[in-house]
Amino acid sequence: MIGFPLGATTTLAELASDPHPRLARLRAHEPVSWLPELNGWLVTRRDLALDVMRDAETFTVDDPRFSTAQVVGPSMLSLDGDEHTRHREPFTAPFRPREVRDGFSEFIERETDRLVTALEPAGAAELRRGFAGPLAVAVVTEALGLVGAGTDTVLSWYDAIVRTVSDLTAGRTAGPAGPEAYAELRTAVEATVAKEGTTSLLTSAADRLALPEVASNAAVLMFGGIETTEAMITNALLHLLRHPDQLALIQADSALLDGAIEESLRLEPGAAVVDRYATRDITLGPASIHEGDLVTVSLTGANRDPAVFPDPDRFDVRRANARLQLAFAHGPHYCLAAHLARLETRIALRHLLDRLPALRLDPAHPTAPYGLVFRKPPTLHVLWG
Ligand code: HEM
Repeated sequence: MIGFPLGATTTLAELASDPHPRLARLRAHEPVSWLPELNGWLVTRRDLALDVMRDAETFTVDDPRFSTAQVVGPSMLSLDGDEHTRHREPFTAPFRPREVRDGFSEFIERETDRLVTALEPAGAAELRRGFAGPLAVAVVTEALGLVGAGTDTVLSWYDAIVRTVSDLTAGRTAGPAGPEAYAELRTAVEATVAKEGTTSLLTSAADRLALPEVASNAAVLMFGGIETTEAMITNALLHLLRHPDQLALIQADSALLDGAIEESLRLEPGAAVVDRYATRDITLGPASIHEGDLVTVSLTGANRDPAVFPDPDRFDVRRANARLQLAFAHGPHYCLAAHLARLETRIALRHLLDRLPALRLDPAHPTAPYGLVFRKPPTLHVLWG
C-alpha cells in the first residue's frame, strides 16, 4: 500500500514498548494508516475511531480471523447486529450502575480488605500479581457464580484459554489445554444452570440462550474481566505513584479519585486496541479500505487526540473531560462491565492509599507499561512504612 510512509516504518515492537510518540505522528499525518507489520489499517484519530466503532455494519467483529471465537465459539464479543443483541441482552441487568453498587460493593470491600491485610506487615509488595490480579479474578468469579468453581479453578481456565488464543493469534498451533479448560467451564456452566434454587447471572441467561451460548459468553466475561481489570488497577496506581503532586491532590480531596481513574484510563487504556473487519469498500479519512481488510482502532491513539484533550500527554486528575476517553470502546460493543471495573478500581485504590499512606514506587524495580493489545507494567513493586 503506497502513500503511508509512517505506517510502513511502524513496528509492532515499538507499539508494544513506547507507542505514544509514534501514535502522535501517525494521528497528525496518517490518521488512518496501512501498517504492513499489522497487515491492516491503524486508526489513531478520535473522531475516526468513533466512526469505526459506531458503524458495526461496515466494521464488524464477526470474522473467522477473530481468535477468541475460534476457541470459545460465537459470543457477544464476536457477533454483530441482531445476533449480538440476542447474546448480550441476557447479561446486561447485573452490570447496570445501581445493580453493580448494590450487588458488588460489599464483596469488593471485603476482598480488598483481606488482600491489603495480608500484604500490610511486609512493608513491600509486587502489586500486579499480589493485589490487582487476585482482586480481578475474585470479582469475576463472584460475578459468574459458578457452582463448584472457586478463584483458583477460574484462574487456571483463564490461563489455559489465554495461552491458546495467544498461540492462535501468533499463528502457532495450540495444544489441548485451552479446549480442555473450556470444556470444564462448559460443564460447570451446565451444573450451575441445572442446580435448582441457584440464582446467578448464568441461570437467568439460560432462560434465553442455549447452554453452549451461555458458556461462550461466560468465557468472554472471564476473559474481559481479568486481564483488563488487572491492567486498569495497576496502571492507575503507577500513574498516581509517578506523580506525587497529583496523588497529594486526591489525598486532600477524595472526590478527585474518579478523575484520576478516568485520566489513567485515558493515558493507558488496559485494552489498547480493538479489531474490526470491513464488510465493504469504504473511504475513511485518507484511506481507501477494501472489503475484508482488518481495521484496528488504537484506543490509546484516540485517547491522546489533542483536538479533544489539550496537552494530551499530561496526567491531570482535574481534567474536566477525561470521561470522554474510549478505554471501554464505544458503540454496540461498549464494555458490558465498565461500571463494575470502575467500582473495583475505586475501592482498590482507596483501600491501598488509606491503609498504606507512605505508599511509593520501589526504586530498585523500575517499571513501565508494556504490551500491544493488553498494556500494563509487567510488575509494580512498591514500598510503604
Ligand atoms: C469486571 C470487569 C470486566 C468485565 C466482566 C468485562 C466484560 C466485557 C464484555 C462481556 C465485553 C463484550 C461486550 C460486547 O461485545 O458486547 C467487553 C467489551 C470490552 N471491554 Fe470489558 N470487561 C471488564 C473490564 C474491562 C476493563 C477494565 C477494560 C479496559 C480498561 C475493558 C475494556 C473493554 C473493551 C475495549 C471492550 C470492547 C471490545 C470491542 O469492542 O471489540 N473491560 N467487556
